[in-house]
Amino acid sequence: MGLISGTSVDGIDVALVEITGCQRDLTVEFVTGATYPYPSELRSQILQVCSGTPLSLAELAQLDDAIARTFAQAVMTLQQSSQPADLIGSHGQTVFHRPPQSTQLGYSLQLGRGELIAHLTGITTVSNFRVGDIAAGGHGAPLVPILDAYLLRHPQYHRCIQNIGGIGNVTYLPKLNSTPILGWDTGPGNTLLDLAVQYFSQGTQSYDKDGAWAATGTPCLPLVEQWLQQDFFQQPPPKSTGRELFGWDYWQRCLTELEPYKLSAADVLATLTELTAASIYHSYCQFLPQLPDEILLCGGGSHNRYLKYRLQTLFNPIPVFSTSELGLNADFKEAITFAVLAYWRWLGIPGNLPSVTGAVSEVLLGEIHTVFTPNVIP
Ligand SMILES: Nc1ncnc2c1ncn2[C@@H]1O[C@H](COP(=O)(O)OP(=O)(O)OP(=O)(O)O)[C@@H](O)[C@H]1O
Ligand SMILES: CC(=O)N[C@H]1[C@@H]2OC[C@@H](O2)[C@@H](O)[C@@H]1O[C@H](C)C(=O)O
Repeated sequence: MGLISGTSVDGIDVALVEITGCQRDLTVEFVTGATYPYPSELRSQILQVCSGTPLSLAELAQLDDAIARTFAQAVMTLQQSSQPADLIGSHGQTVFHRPPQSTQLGYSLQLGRGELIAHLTGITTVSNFRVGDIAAGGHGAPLVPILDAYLLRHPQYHRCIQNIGGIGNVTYLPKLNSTPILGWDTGPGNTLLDLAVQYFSQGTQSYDKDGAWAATGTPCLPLVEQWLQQDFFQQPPPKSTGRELFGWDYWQRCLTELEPYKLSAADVLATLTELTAASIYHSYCQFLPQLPDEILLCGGGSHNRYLKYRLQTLFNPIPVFSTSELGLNADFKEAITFAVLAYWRWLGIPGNLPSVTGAVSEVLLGEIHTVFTPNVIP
């Protein structure tokens, strides 16, 4: 079973999978999955911590345990209608991510401690996947590209797999036997859009369903061009980012910079959607050896029809479709990855892709928490 709550902090994705084989012969069958929203108070607390609100060490421990309990509850709820899992891989909730710099290792903190999930569910749990890669000088992100490499590589076509979650990230899969697999965070996915929707709807809506609101607006292209000049977009891979850069403070700066243009709410949403689409397009043009033959979308943003239309227009004539159309569930791919990474950790197989994260070598990812004192939630 794989578990994650991503940078949108919308809820816990749980995927139950059946795995056979190992690496080249790996097969992953998606059995079932569900997303369990966070209780609203816990979600607000996480979002506050992500935007820099200080908390004491006792409060940090309490938050870590509250998240672990919510994750464990998600496992137990899914298991009421499915067979029990042999192993859990839990990513947890990222609350802070600092990419490495020339003389400084990166730092990435995921809460929802694995030992408590193991204790509460009675199932061996692997957690804390990013630190192994970070210790080897890598970004510790993105980690999903290795699953894309085993499950989605094509013998004749160069493919890009584009996740559009809170943050966007790409995996470049050159056709078999050609140049290395690449991957990096492309910038904002839905974080800024979600913040804008909450602002304009006075908290009554949390996201722009299907992109319907943005689709009625017109993007302000000079602003998008201006925002794309930012260092992060110019920086070559390996690179990673998070809500620290594309979160609340960034949205507040957007509001200030939008002010002179006197745009409608729909125009602002179209402009932020364009930033996501254009940042993806420009990063492919800047950093890939060549544009791909196909682009496969995944993550919640793959359901945003207006965003998909903008990507199709920018990349025309390259086809843009969803990983679900190739049989890999676009909503649960991240959760599925952490189930596979846990399995590899259990078998002693490295889980990082140094050509993506920038680590100096392949390493084992994750810490294994066995069950000493089971206390299964009723
Ligand atoms: N039907 C839809 N139309 C438009 N946007 C959608 C739709 N469904 C989901 N989303 C967007 O997708 C977001 C959630 O995506 P997802 O669950 O992939 O993100 P995440 O996993 O939290 O982030 P990350 O991949 O950065 O860790 C929502 O916040 C929302 O903005
Ligand atoms: C530090 C962190 O949690 N990063 C996330 C985030 O969300 C998307 C993108 O930024 C990606 O790099 C990563 O998550 C996925 C699961 C990954 O590691 O591939």
